[in-house]
Amino acid sequence: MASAMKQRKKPTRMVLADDVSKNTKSRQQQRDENPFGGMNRSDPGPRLRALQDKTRAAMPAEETPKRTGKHIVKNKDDRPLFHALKMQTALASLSYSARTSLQDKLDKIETFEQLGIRQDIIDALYNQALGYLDYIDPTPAQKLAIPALLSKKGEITQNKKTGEYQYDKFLLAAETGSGKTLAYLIPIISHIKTAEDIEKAEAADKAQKAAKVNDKRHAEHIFDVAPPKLADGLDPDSATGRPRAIILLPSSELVDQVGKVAKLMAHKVKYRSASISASNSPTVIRNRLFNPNGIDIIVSTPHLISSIASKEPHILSKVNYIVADEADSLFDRSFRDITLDIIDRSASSLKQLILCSATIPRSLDKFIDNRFPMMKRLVTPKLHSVPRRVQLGVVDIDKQPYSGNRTLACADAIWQLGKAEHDDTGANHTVKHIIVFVNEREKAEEVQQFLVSKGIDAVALTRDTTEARRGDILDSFTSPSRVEGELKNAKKDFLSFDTRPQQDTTSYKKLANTKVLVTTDLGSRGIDTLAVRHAILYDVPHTSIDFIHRLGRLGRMNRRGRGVVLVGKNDRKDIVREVRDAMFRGQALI
Ligand SMILES: Nc1ncnc2c1ncn2[C@@H]1O[C@H](COP(=O)(O)OP(=O)(O)OP(=O)(O)O)[C@@H](O)[C@H]1O
Repeated sequence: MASAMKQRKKPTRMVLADDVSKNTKSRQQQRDENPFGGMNRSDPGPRLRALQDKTRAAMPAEETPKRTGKHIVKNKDDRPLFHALKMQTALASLSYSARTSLQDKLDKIETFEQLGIRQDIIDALYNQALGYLDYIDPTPAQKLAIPALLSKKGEITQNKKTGEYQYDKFLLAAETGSGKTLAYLIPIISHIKTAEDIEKAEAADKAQKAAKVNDKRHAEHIFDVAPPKLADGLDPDSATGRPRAIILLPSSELVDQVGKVAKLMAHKVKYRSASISASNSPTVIRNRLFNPNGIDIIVSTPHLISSIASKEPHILSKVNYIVADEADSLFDRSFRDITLDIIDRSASSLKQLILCSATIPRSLDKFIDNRFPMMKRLVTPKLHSVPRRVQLGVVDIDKQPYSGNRTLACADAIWQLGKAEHDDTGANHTVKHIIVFVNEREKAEEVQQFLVSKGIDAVALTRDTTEARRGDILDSFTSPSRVEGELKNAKKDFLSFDTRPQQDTTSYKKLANTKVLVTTDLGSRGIDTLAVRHAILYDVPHTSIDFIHRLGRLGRMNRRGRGVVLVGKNDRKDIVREVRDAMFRGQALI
């Protein structure tokens, strides 16, 4: 016992190596060679410095995380909340204190009548555009944008020094599904109608004066010479082929969607609107644009407008308003030059340029600062957040029974969603619409075919799908008439994401009452997927921007929605966790 205690108390001795004194390398050299040598140092040392320089040189200028713009406030509250997300494509950050004070102001507005809109337009809103709803109040995007766009009459002026035309410029940035289309359309219609009223009064006045002159001439028997005909036979005041407003969108599907809203409003307010895109035949395009009764609003893509304008430049001669909807797409590399060309060519008559977007990536932020420094930013408090009533579930594809088979996990999630009971047992069984988002277009077809083999009614929508087919496919996921019943019964929202173990799916041959759309980014931008309550993120999106747009197809206008993201061992689970945290707290993904 005594010897054991002794042994325990025996101090351990450190023995130095025999050659300890022989090390001739300096401390600095030893550090540089050590793999952990770069830690806790203010100077990275030559080896790491060279590596940093190399990385910086390889980074494109646009990605350099340099912050620009007056609106970016760098106080304590505005530090990025999410570290993993920050490492992805960053979104321009916005002050939280500014968001709160703006929210307070917007809360004081309750009705469309308070926004200074003409009564005939309010009637069209209640009876046509939103006629399917029992109770309508303006959204934050509308409360913010409508008075701002209405108050600016927009006088065309020219800078004496540079010769540049000056017009009012706005950026309307608001969360997905927040009614941005009506937020810019209502003021444009209002301006057009007001200008029409003024022109009518002026024309009546002119006609009255002309009649007086005629009467006088008649009385004095003066021979009246007919006015000379214009070379092209067109009256310079004619509205044929000379729209007052052009709404630009990046795809034919979005052109159709916005064109329908513009048409709905026109039933009541009486103005001429048309949508033209590559999905229309040349004859249809010509008939719509060159309607002898004139055209007030044209909705189209930049490529089509630009190609028509190259042959018929006068189509841009009377444009007072240009909207670039989905501005982050219209000012990315593939569209930027062509969009700017249309704006520049319309500048001599332009009164307002309105950029509209659900996200402001840094590249757009920087571009606006450089190209349109005087642009007024109308930014809603909830910008960059996922709609409040959308929940995000996570499925680990590495667990049993999937064993890393992502497509199998996807099919199983769809079966579970499709078979889930309605919350409201009294509701009629309505078809469930589910969107599956993949990162690569090649994958869309492959996933769709697998789903079909598992008894799921699935279609794929990518850039390879023909224009005509795209319209048909999207119709059942967007058409308000098909979901009218659901909208009327907003409280009888049937969504139930039943996480209890389901019956063995293999015993079902076909999954009834469920329609699935497998798509890429193409289906995530701007498409008003009113009929969709579930979205599956087959791949973890590359950026927070993609998260916002994809989950933004759900929860439109405060409706409930459920997203499911599939994660595997090679996916960034930290990013998914941060997105979920942000959604839970109702915060922006910045
Ligand atoms: N004030 C309102 N009250 C209720 N519903 C509205 C209101 N304004 C618009 N809506 C409806 O909300 C839906 C979404 O509108 P819209 O497509 O304009 O959203 P968005 O903000 O452009 O979305 P995204 O950013 O995804 O393109 C549409 O079906 C529209 O009819």
